[in-house]
Amino acid sequence: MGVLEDDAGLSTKWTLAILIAVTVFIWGFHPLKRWQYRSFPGPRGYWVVGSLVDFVRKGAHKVFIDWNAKHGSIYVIMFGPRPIVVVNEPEVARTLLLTSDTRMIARGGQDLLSGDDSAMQKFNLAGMNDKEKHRDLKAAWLPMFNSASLGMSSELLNRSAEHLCSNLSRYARKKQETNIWRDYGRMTMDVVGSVAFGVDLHTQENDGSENSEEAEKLIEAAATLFSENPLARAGWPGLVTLFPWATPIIKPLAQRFPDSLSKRTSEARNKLRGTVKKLMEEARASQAAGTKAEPVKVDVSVSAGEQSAETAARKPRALAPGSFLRHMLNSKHTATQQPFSDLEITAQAFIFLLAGYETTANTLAFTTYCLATNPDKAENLMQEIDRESSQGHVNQEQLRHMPYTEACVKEALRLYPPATALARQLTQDMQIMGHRVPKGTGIFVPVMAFHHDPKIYNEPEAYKPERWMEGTPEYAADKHVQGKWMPFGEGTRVCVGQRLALMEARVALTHVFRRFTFKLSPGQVPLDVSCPLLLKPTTGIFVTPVPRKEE
Ligand code: HEM
Repeated sequence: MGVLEDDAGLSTKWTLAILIAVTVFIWGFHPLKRWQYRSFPGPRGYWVVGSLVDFVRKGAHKVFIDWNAKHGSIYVIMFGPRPIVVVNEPEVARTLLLTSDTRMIARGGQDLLSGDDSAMQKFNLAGMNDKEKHRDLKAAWLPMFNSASLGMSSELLNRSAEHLCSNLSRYARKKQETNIWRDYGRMTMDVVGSVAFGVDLHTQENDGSENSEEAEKLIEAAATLFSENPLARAGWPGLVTLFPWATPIIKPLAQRFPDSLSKRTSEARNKLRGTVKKLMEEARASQAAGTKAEPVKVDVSVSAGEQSAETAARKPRALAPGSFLRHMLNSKHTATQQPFSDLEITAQAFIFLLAGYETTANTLAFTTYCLATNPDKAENLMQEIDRESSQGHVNQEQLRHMPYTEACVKEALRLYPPATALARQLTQDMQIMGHRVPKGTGIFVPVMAFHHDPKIYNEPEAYKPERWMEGTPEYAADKHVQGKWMPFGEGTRVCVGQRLALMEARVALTHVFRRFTFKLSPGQVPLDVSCPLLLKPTTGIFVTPVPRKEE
């Protein structure tokens, strides 16, 4: 009797264990979600993780090109348990972007933020997902990028570009290699300092002084936030992505026992937030005192033997009259006419610093690489520069007469868009290309794949600035469909800094290619790129600047 009862108990336990194992196994394929999106084709994906593994392993710059070829115009991928629809048709994608205004929140990293970090994220223009508040914020940002404001910024952009050239000329004199990606990074951070905060952040000095060491730390912190995809390693963000329902348990654990990447990014965020807050406090204090906010003045005395252009570039700066911080301090909410709070302004300044730094540096580095590998195109560019702006500061009017310079940047942004895909989240059910897509679904628009599509671009892998100039055979050879070029996104969430970025890039290229050509170091072709968050040269772009004329 006793033996029989034991046997029955044992087999019940086994049955239960097998049942649980089978349920967990089936659950790992997310059958309900897959059923809901059954009309869509898409990669099969792995157990629990779905398509995340391929996304992280191949990188967002490559994986969509592969998936698009296999699954066609619209398909679904599984980010763990989360279905995301990929709209692989430029015109349809553009229409969708024009009507949908909510950015998809990347669960992993953002769900784990708390305190000031979380506030910075939620209140900044890019992270704000409340429709009304986003409109209000964007209305406050936009005047910073109209022609009049850009005209004021132009002077600062020219000075930063001159400073970059003085650094490049030092390498040129020594016939020394440099990682031009980092040089451009120092320049774009310099621009953020002057345009956003009206101060000299000293990021281009690189002379071992206290200021320059502090500046290096700032750059390092900004670079850290772009350096790794948090989903690429086994850590807390990955767990939240795979098991979002467990966030309330995971979050306190992640805070108590942070993994190494979380530690580094948290330190980086602290550094950046600290800098932004300090600048904000200084600006607020000087506003309260009724004085102009003064730049952080530090003696940047010129070392003996430097040239006069360098001397001009290294003088302490006057405060930019139209700096973003001052503009925001004077802005008001449209509906209530209340001024923005310190937290709101700090969050905007924080995202300006991040968004304005790496994107533009990568764009300039990629453009320089494209020109160094296509000397005939570099020659065309230099002819235009020599004709339209051979010396001094380049202004908006001159830039208007430099279509080839603009085309060089546009074409580099086509081949290497820093943001390789755009993300949205539907706030209502939608019908897309014959499929019903439920409210709440995440959407990816694979911009980089559009930019390399041979059905749109003739010889898509070739660098041809002429394809952006009407009347040329290269322009005629491409197909002209809306949405085929979207490095800055589209619709209400389009990049607010687009005009500044394009102007900054053209000003920098004008100064740089007026004075130098570039010899690529061995091993640079083909360029090794990766896409942890933004598309970037994996380690950099190594070149030796060669002066065009005797310096
Ligand atoms: C070449 C340089 C740049 C590129 C390629 C770039 C690209 C982008 C892209 C793709 C988006 C998302 C658009 C969308 O979802 O439709 C974006 C948004 C944004 N960018 Fe840029 N960006 C650049 C420079 C800048 C600069 C200099 C700033 C600084 C002012 C900036 C500030 C922002 C902000 C605040 C947003 C969020 C806009 C919103 O949600 O309304 N960007 N950018």
